[in-house]
Order: sequence, then structure tokens, then C-alpha cells
Amino acid sequence: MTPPPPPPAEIVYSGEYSVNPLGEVSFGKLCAQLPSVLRRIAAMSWAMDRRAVVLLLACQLVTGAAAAVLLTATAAAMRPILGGGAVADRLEQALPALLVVGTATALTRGASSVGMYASRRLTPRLTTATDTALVEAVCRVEAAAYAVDGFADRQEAAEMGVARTHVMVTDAQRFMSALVRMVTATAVLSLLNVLMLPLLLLAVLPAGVGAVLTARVDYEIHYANVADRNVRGMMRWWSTTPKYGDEVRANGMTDYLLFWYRSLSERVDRRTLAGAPRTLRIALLSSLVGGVFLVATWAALAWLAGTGRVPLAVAATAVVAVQTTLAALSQVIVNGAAVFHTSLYLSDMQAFLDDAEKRAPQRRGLSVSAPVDEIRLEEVSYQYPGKEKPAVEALSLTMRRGEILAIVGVNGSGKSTLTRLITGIYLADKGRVLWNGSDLASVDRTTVWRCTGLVPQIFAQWPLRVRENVTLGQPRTFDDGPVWEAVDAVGMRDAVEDLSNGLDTLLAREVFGGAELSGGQWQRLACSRALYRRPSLLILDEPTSQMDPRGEHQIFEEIKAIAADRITIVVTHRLENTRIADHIVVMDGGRITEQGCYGDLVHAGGTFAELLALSKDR
Ligand SMILES: Nc1ncnc2c1ncn2[C@@H]1O[C@H](COP(=O)(O)OP(=O)(O)OP(=O)(O)O)[C@@H](O)[C@H]1O
Repeated sequence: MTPPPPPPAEIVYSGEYSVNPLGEVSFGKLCAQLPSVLRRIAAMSWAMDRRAVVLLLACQLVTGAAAAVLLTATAAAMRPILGGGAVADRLEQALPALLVVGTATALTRGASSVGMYASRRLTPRLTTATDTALVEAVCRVEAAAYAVDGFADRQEAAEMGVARTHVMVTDAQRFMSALVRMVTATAVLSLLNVLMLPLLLLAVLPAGVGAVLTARVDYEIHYANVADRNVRGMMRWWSTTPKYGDEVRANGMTDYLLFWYRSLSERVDRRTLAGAPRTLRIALLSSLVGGVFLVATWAALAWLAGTGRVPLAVAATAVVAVQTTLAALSQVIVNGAAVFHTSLYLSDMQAFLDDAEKRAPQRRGLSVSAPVDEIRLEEVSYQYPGKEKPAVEALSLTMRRGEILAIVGVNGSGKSTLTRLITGIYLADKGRVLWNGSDLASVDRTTVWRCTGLVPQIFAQWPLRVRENVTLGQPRTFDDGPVWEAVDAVGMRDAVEDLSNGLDTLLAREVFGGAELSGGQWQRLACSRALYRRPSLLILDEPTSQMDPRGEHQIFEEIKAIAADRITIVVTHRLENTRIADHIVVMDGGRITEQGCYGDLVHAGGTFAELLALSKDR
């Protein structure tokens, strides 16, 4: 029997993202945040739909006023009903007050329905706004943030804030309307008898404390599960996407992946279940304490009525007032706890957005524009967060317009990192990258990227139409002429014309009617995307690794043909392809160890010559 596979690794955090906000801030402080959370919800809602907010507020006012009228009218109706005389007379006397009771009830119901409508108008747009803000924040951070441990997990935690936005308005609205009802009911009740109030408060307070404590437990569990949920979500996509279906099936990975997925889910469940006894204890204790005070409240009312301290009619109204206040108080507590609960996730979302804002580019001031005549690197170093050695170290290099530069070197020698530094995707830790003499550290990055075209080693296969797969990033024309030009340049015309809808064919097999390309065809399309941009700096990182010799030949011919107008950089392990380069640099351990033209390096007896010999010795 095969031994069971090892379970997924448990992720233990350390560093700046390892602190649970609940562990850091006191309970009182978090409760004190409630008004600011409500204010934030109100401000977001106001910016979104003023009419809906006004409608919501009007409904709260109507609810409050109706609750006060309801209780006072009930008291007015009780007096004749519980007084002396014939039943018909007593009812007749009570009729006006009863009509008011009916009207107030109808108003309350009406206001609640309209309030619901207003919150339904707000919620979807608020959710979309926060969701979009999150996606935008992630898209806009400096690329280096992705390499920071825990950044993706914080993003996962922030997603929960977006999800909670869905209930945020409803929670806040219910809380506010319960608050209004409670205040009015309390006022009426204290008019009837002051003694009842503290007793009532004591009766519902334990439920409130219980609800908040439960919210804390839920949040703690949620917090502990963030990393596993993040990994599980990732693995879910990797295991089920048809893109990797061949690898998963033919390598017999399915069982292990399912085991893995189940193990992660069980781990999440175990943490959640471990919280259940705690929440049960909280619920039982708060019910017990609350129950004791509730009994005391009713006993006090009975005692007041029994001893004649309050007239029977007033006592009857007090019963209604107590019920109303109790219900409103419970609602305040329950919805207050819900707002508190939501605020924890919203805080995570806000913290992430603030962090992303800090990680957004600070490079402003200068701009660069085509043509780019020279790119110069001066003693440039870059070290990934958490790594012990720099990926690129003290590297100097100059590239001029019209030149083709080839970068070669063993795996992990820093070639891709160097291309990221040249394009300004990463900023150098030390040294300078100068475009036409301007330091990228102070150049608006969008102006840089307007001049670049990059085919990365791992390129995207966009689930878009063929046309967008070529023009994405620079949809500069409605004319298909330049698109076909870029398609022709990579020899894809026949393949595109064979598709059911030509340039309009959707390249996503997962979507109804979508088509799929071969690996090499996808790579040709990625090349055409970069060529379509006609960039001042063209970088191709292993651009032909999946192509047949004809495709590879065509791409390199095209690179040569258009080289005069731009700086071209080719990263490749197929050293024969470096013949087209004017200059070749060989990298090792983040440094340039050899450089020169093809002819020189072949006879230099260094790494280049060794790697070339090895590639021929097969
Ligand atoms: N996003 C990243 N986060 C942390 N370390 C990274 C990251 N990308 C690369 N590295 C590390 O930086 C070093 C250089 O990597 P780089 O991708 O630049 O090498 P390369 O020469 O392009 O390799 P290959 O030939 O395999 O493509 C490696 O040690 C790698 O582990």
C-alpha cells in the first residue's frame, strides 16, 4: 500500500503582517471605532447615491417618530379600555387612540420597506466601488510589493472586507433604526416609571457583550485561516483550470491535489470548530445573566402594579413599552455587534488599501518620450525581499538606439531581473538606470512603459479576442491594418484566418464558443503584441522557446528588420540566436562576467564558449 502523501505545509507568519489587529488594539478601542465606521459607511454611501441616503435617513426619522407615537397612543388607548363602564363605550373612547396606533404601525412598516429599498439601491454599487478600489490598488502597487511576504494574504483578508460591504449598509441601517426606536421607547418608558430602565438595560446588556465576544471569536478564526484560505483558493484554480488539465491528469496528480484540497479545508474547519465551544459558553452565560435580569424586570413590574404603585392602565402600557424597548435594545445590540464585526473586516480592507497606497509609485516629476537614444545602467544592484544575495549586483551597461543586445547566462543568474530593472518594473536598490539621461527613480513610470514592449518568459494567454490579444495595452486604432501587420510579422495570418471568427475569435476555450491555440501560436501572439506597440525598447525574454524553427527564424528576421529604430534586448538560452546581436553580455550570480560580440566570445574560452559547446554536444 502506498503511504499517504504529506499534508500541505502550515504557514506560520512573522514580520509586519503577522499581528492580528484584535491582539493589538483593546476591545474598548475597537468599540469606540463604531462611530467612525458608521461615518465611513455614510460618507461612502453619500458619494454613491445621495437620494438613497436621504431616503434612508427619512425612514429612520419616521421609524423613531412612529415608535414614540405608537407607545403614547397605546397608553392613551389603555386608560379607557382598562377603565370602568360598558365595553362599547370604552372601545368608542379608545377608538381615536387605536386609529393612531394603526397609522403609526403602518408608517413603521412602510418606512422599513422603503428603507430596505434604499439600502438595496446602495449596496450593489458600494460593493462594486470597494471591489474595484481593491483591484485597482493591487494593479497600481510597485511590482516589488508582490515579492513581500504576506502581501497576498493581506489582500485575501481585504477581500473579506469587500464581501462584508454587501451587508454593511443593511447592518448600519438596522443598527440606526433600532437605535432610534430604542431611544423613543426608552423615553416613553422612563415617563411611565424610571425604575424600569436600568433593569431593562441589564436584561439586554449581557446579550450585547455576548454578541461582540462572539464576533471577536469569529474574527480570530477568520484571521487564523487567512493563509490557508489564500493557498486553497489558489490551488482550487490551478487544479481545476483546463490550462493545466493535461499535466494534472497525465502525471496522476488528481488524487493528491484532492487530498491536499481536502486537508486544507479540514484544517480550516478544525479551527472553525474549535471556536464553537467558546461561542457556546459565551451564548449560555450571556443568556443566563440576561434571563435573570429579565425575570427581575417583570417581577418589578408585577410588584409595582400589585402594590398599587402604578395604576393598571399604566402598568399595561408599561408591558408594551418594556416589550418594545426590549426588542429595540436587542436589535441595537445585535446589529451593533454586526456593525462591529463588519468593521473588523472593513479595517482589514482599509489597512490593505492604505498599505497599497504607500506601496504605490512615488516616482513623479520627469517623463521620457520616444525616441529613446540611450539607456545606461550605473552600478545597479537589486535584492529581492527576504533574499540573502542580490539578484543583480553592481552592474553597469550602456545600450544605444539601433543596437541589439543579447543577455545570456545560466538559470538564476539574474537575466530576467535585469530586464525588470531596465524597464523600471523594479527600481534599483543601489545605482541608477538612466533613460536618455533621466533617472528612472524620478520618472513617471507610465511614460516609460509607453515606450516599452516586453515578451516575458511566462507570458499571459489572455481570455480575450485575437484582436485584443494583439492590441491589449495599446488599442490605438480601429483599423485592423496594423493588427494584421503584427500578425503577419509572426507568421500567424493563416492560423488566425482558420479560426471561426478571424480576429474576432475569443481565445478562451472555457467560454462558450471560445477557441484555443497551440503553445507556439500563443507565443507568436505574445510577440506580435510587443511588435504592435512599435516600442522604443523591445525586450524579448526567451521569445521562441515554444516555436518551430520556421517561426523562430521569422521572429529573429523581424527583430533584425526593425532594429534600427529601437533598442532591442533578447534574453536567450539558444546561444546560436545571439549571432544577430551587436553586443552580448554573459551573466553569472547577478554580475556580467563576459561581454563582446559573438565572434569574440566563441573564441574567448569562457562561459559563453562552454555553454555553446554543450548545446552542440548532444
Ligand atoms: N519574484 C521573485 N522574488 C524573489 N526572488 C526572485 C524573484 N524572481 C527571481 N528571484 C531570484 O532572483 C534570482 C535571479 O532570478 P532571475 O529570474 O532574474 O534569473 P534568470 O537568469 O532570468 O533565470 P532563468 O534563466 O531561469 O530564467 C534567482 O535566485 C531567483 O531565485
